[in-house]
Amino acid sequence: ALFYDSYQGVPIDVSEVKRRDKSNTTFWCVNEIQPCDPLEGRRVDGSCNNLKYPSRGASHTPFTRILPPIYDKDFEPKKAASGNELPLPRSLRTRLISVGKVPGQRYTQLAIHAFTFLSADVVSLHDTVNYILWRPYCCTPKGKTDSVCVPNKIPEDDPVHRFSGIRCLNMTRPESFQSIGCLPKDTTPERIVSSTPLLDLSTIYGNFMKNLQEKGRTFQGGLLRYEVEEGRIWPPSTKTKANICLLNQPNEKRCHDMPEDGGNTLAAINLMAVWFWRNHNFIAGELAKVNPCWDDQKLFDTARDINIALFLQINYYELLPIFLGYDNLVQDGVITPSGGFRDIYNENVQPQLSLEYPFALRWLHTVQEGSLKMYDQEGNYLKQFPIVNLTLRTGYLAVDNNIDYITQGSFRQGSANIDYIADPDITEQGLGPHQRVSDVMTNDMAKNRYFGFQPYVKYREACFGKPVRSFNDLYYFIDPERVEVLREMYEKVEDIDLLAGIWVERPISGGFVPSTFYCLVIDQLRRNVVSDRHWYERPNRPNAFTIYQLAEIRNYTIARLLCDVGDTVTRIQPRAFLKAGIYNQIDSCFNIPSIQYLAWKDLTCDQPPYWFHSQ
Ligand code: HEM
Repeated sequence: ALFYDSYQGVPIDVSEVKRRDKSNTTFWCVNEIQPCDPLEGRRVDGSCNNLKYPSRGASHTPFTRILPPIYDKDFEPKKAASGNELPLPRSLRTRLISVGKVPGQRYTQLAIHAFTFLSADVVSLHDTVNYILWRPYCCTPKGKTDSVCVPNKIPEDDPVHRFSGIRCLNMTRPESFQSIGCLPKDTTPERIVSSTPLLDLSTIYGNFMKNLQEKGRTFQGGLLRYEVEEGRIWPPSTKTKANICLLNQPNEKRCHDMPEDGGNTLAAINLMAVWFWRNHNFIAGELAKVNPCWDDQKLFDTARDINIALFLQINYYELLPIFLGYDNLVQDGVITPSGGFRDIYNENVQPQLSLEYPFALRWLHTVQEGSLKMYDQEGNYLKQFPIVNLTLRTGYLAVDNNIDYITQGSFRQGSANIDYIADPDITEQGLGPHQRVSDVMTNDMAKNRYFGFQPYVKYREACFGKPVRSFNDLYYFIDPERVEVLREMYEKVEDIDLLAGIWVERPISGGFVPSTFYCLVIDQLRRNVVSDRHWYERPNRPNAFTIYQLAEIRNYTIARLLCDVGDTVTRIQPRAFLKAGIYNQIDSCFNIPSIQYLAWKDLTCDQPPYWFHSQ
C-alpha cells in the first residue's frame, strides 16, 4: 500500500506515517491506498477513482469551494461591513422563516426522504454527535471554557422562548483538518468529513473495505448479511446494548449493524437504507438466476454496481427534475435527454464536493413535514408520529408493523409546502429528546458563518453574473415583504448571509427551488458526473454497462424500488415522489416497469462443460 497525506493528496513516506501514529492522527490525516488498477471497478473507499490523484475521492479529503472563504480575525465568523456584529442566527431564523404546518400538494414524504438520503451519502455525523454526545454542555458554565463550544444565543424577545426562559441553543464548531490535527491551527479552517465525496451508496456499503467485509458481506451468492424477523428482511442488527440507537424504548430492540452508522440516524435515512440494503440482495438474487456460473465476488460487485446506478438514476432523472426543473437540468448539462450513453468525464477535475453543496441542501429543512403519517395497504390513515423523535431509534420501525405503515405513508402523505414556512418540530425541537431544545435552522444559519461563506450577494453575482448593489436590486428575485425584513435585519445588502438569501428567494424559473440553491446544487451535480470515472452512464468505464443494460437502468423508478423491496407495497403511483392524482393514479406493481435482468445474461455460463467437446 501507499500512504498519502489526506489533505494535500501527495504520497508520504513511512517516517511521516509514524509521526502521525505518534500524534494519534493517522486515521484522519493519512489515506492508505492499494496501488490502482485502471481496470478495477469502483472502490468502497473511493480511492483510485482518479488515476492521476489516487487519494482524491477517498474519505477525509478536502472540500473545494465555489467562492473563497471570508473570516474575521482568528477565523471567527465575519462581522457586518460596519464592523458591528451581524444579527443573531436565531433572530434571523425567527424573522425570515415563519413556523407552521401547511401540507404540500405536490411532493410526497418519499421525495424528502430521498433528498435526505442523497445528502447523507456525502456528509458525516460527527459535527452533530459532537454537541449531542461529546459536548452536551455548551450552554452551561463549562461551555464557556471550551473553545469548541459555540452555542447560539436566544434573544429576550424570542417569539417562543420569551415564554420558556431558555436563552441558549447548544452547538459546536464544525470539525476541520485543523481541529483534528492534520493542519496547523493558524491556517484557514478546512472542513473534514468521513464520507467519500462521490455518490456511491456510502450509507449501505460504507467508506472502508474492512467495514464492508466484516459487517456487510456473507461471501455467498453475492449477498449482504441480513436477518429475517416476523417475515421482514432487515440489515444485520447489533448484538450488544451499547449501540447508537439511544432512543430505542424497552420493547424496541433493533439497531442496524451496518458498515456505517448513518442508517440508524434520521428516520428518512433509515428507511431508504433498509430499502437499498434489501435491493442489493434482490439484485444479486436475480443475477444469480440469470447467471448460475457467477461466483460470489462477481455477483456482489455487479449487484453493487447496479444498486449504485439505480440510486443515481432515481436521483438524477426522477427526484431532482421535479424540484429543479427537467428542462433546466438538461440545459445545464446535469442530465441527458438522449436515453443513450453519456460521457463527460474529465480526469483533470478531481472528485471533490463543494462546501456549498451540502450546505445549500439544508434549505430542504423548510420542506420537512414534522408528523410522519402512517397508512395501511388500502390507504386508510392509521396514526402519526413526530419524525424528529425517530432519530437514533431504529427499533420503532420493527415493532407494531410500523415499517409497513410508514412505507405506505411515505408515498401517500405530502411533504411540507415550499412556502417560507417551516415545521415547528424542525425549528423548536429538531433533535427530539436528544436535546432539551434545538432549532435545526438556527444551527444552519450559524454554520453558514463558521464555514466562512462569502455574503449572499457575492454568490448571487457568481451564479447569475449581475452585481447586487442595493436592497432595491433584490426585488428582481425576492418578494417585497421579504426584502423588507432583510432591510430591517441587516445594515447593508452586502451583509446578508448566504443562507438568509436562499431562504427568502423566489423559485428559479421552470423549477420550485430558490435560484441560488439551484445554482449551488447543480454545480455539484455536474461535477459528480464530470469527475466520477465510474459514473454509470459512461461507456468507457471498467465493467461498463452495455447499451441494453443501461436502457434497463433508465427504466427504473422509486415506485419500482418500493414494489420490489418495500414492506406490503403491491400498489403505488408510478411517479411516487409526486402525490397520487388523476394523471398519477395508484396502480398495481405489475404495471410499474421492472428491470429485465436477462440484459446481464453471461453467455459463457451456458457453454457446455469442457469434457462435453472431448467426447
Ligand atoms: C426529521 C427531519 C430532519 C432532522 C431532524 C434534521 C436534523 C439535522 C441536524 C440536527 C443537522 C445538523 C445541524 C447542525 O449543523 O448543527 C442537519 C444537517 C443537515 N441536514 Fe437535516 N434534518 C432533517 C431533514 C433533512 C432533510 C429533509 C434534508 C434534505 C436534504 C436534510 C439535509 C441536511 C444536510 C445536507 C445537513 C448538513 C449536513 C452536513 O453538512 O454535515 N435534512 N439536519
